[in-house]
Amino acid sequence: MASVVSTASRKVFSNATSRLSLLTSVSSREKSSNEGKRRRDLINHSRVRGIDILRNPKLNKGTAFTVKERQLMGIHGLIPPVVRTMEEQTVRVLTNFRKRSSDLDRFIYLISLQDRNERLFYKVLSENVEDMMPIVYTPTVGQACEHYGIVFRRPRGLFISINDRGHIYDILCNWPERNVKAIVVTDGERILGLGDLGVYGMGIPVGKLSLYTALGGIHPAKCLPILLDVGTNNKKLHSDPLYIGRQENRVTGPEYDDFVDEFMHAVQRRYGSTCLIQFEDFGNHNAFRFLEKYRNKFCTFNDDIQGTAAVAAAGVFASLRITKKKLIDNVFLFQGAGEANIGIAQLLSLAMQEEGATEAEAISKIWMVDSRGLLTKERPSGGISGHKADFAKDFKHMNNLEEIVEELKPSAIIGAAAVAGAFTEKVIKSMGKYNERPIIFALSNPTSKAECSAEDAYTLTEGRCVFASGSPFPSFTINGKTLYPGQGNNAYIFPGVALGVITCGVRHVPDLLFLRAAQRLAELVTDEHLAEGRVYPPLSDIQEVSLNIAVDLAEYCYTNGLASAYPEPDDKEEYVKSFMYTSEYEIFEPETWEWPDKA
Ligand SMILES: O=C([O-])CC(=O)C(=O)O
Ligand SMILES: [Mg+2]
Repeated sequence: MASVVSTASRKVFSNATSRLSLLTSVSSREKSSNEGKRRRDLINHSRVRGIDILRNPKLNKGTAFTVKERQLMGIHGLIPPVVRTMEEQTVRVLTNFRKRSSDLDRFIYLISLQDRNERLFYKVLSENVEDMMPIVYTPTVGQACEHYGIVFRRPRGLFISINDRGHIYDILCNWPERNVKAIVVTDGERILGLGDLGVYGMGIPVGKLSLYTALGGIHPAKCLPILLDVGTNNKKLHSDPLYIGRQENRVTGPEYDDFVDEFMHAVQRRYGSTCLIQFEDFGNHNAFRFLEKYRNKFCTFNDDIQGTAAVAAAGVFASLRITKKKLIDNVFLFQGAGEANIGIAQLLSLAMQEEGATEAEAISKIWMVDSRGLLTKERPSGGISGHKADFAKDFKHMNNLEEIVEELKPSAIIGAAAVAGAFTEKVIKSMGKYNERPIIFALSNPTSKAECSAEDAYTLTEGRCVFASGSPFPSFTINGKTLYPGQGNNAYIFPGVALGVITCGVRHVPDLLFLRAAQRLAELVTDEHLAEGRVYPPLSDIQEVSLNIAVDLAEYCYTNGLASAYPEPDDKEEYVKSFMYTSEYEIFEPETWEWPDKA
C-alpha cells in the first residue's frame, strides 16, 4: 500500500513539477519579491527527491515536513511520524545547545545543525545573537580554529591550494552555487590574535559568512568561504598528524602574489565585477599590499583594516557624547601599529579632516606604539615603514607604555596588537588620573588576547572609563551601577556594509563608505545606552543596525555614483529588504498538488 502511495505521489509530483517549470519566466517585478524567489527555489529543488532531500541542509526541514510534503517528496517514513513546527524544533535546539558542557561543544553542535538544517540554524542564530554569536564567532571560533583538525567534520567552502595554480577558475566552477555575491577569503596567516593557523583558519571565513546571513540577511547561497592554502610557518602544524593542509612553509614572493592575483581574476570571471571579496586575517604586510593593489580594480575590502576601523571610530564618536569633547580635541594613543590600529588611525584622521582639520593637525593628535616603542622619526630601533611612517612624530624615543601614557596624557587609548594585559594597572590608572572620562578600548581578539578586562578598566578608574573590547565581556557593577562594556567588533559593520554594497551593485568600496557606516552606527547609540556605559547598540539589535547601515549606504551610493544596480529604487529600505533572506521554511506543496487517491 505504502509503495503504491509513493509511486502515485511521485507521478503527481513530476506532473506538478512540469507544470511548475512553465513558471520559469517570472516577471522582473516578481523576481524581486519573496513569492518569486520561493517559486524559483521550488523549481530548482524539485529535481531532488527522497532521502537526498533529508541529506540536503538547504532543503531539509526534519520533523517539520508536513504529511503532504513527505508523501509528495518520497520521504514518508524516513522521519518520525510527528510533525513539528519550527518553533518546537527551536526549543529542542536550544535545550541541546545549553546542555553541552563547553563552548567548543556548543560550536560543534551548531555547525552540525548548519550541516543538517540550514534554515533552522539561521533561525536560532538570528533569534539568539547574544548567546550564540560568541560561539560561532569570536571568541569560541578562535578555539575551534586552534583545534580544527579535531573539530573538522564536513568541509564547508572552497579550499584552494598553491598547487592548484592555473586551475583556480575550474575549482570555482566546482562550487554548486552560481550566483555568489560575497566571498570571505583568508590565507590563515594571522587568525584573530592567534597567529598563523594555516588551513585551520577556515573557521573564520565560515563564521564571518554565517554572520553575513544571520546579521545582514544575505542569502547563504550567495556566500562563499574560501581558504587559500600556501602552507604555514607554524612549525607545530608541520608535525600535527590531524592537520588538513600543506605541511610546508608558506610560499611567498612573486609565486604567492601571482596565486592571489589568479584567484582575484578567477572570481571576477566566474561571478562578475560586483561580487564582493572580503579579505580576512591575512598577515599584516599582505593585508595592506592587497588592499592597495585591488581596492580600485575589484569590489573588495579588508575587514581587519577597514571594518575594525569603522567599528572603533563609531565607538569613539559615541564616546564623545559622554566625554563632551570634539574629535580634534582628543589625543589618541594606539598600542600596536598593525592592520586594525593603522586602519582606525587613518579613519579617525579622515573624520577629523571632514570636520575641518588639516591632515597635519589630524595626524598630530594620533600617536602609535609598536613592538619597538613609540613611532618617532629618528627611532634608533628602526622598523618604521609604509603606513606607520605617516604617524611617526618628531619626539624623543620611548618604549615603555606606562611611561608613554604618563608623558603624552592621552584622552583615549586603543589596543589591537594581541598583547594580552598590555594595559597594566599603571596604564589604566594614569588614564584615570588625566581624564575625567578616559576612553579605553581593548580590541584584541579573542578574549584571551585582550589588553585588559572590562572589570580591570572599570575598577581601576572608579567606574569612570568608557570601555569597549573586541570580544565580549560580561557587564560589571560598580558603586551600585551596572555598566555594559561595548563589544567593538567589526560584526557591527561588515554585515551591513556588505548588504549595502551587494544590493546596490557597488564596484569599489571607498573608505568614505566605512566612515559613513561608522557615523550611522554611532547615531544608533541612544542616550539610554550611553548612560549604561554602552558605546554600541546592544547585540540583540545588531540585525536592525545592519539594515540601517545598508539602507544608509544605499542612499549614499546612489547619490554619489557608486551604485550600478539600475533603475534607482525610490524606497531604498524596501529595496534592500527585498533581497533579504528569511529563515522561515519553504513550503514544498505546489498549489496544484492533490492527494494521490483523488488524482
Ligand atoms: O573576527 C573578529 O572577531 C574580529 C576580527 O576580524 C579579528 O580579530 O581578526
Ligand atoms: Mg579578522
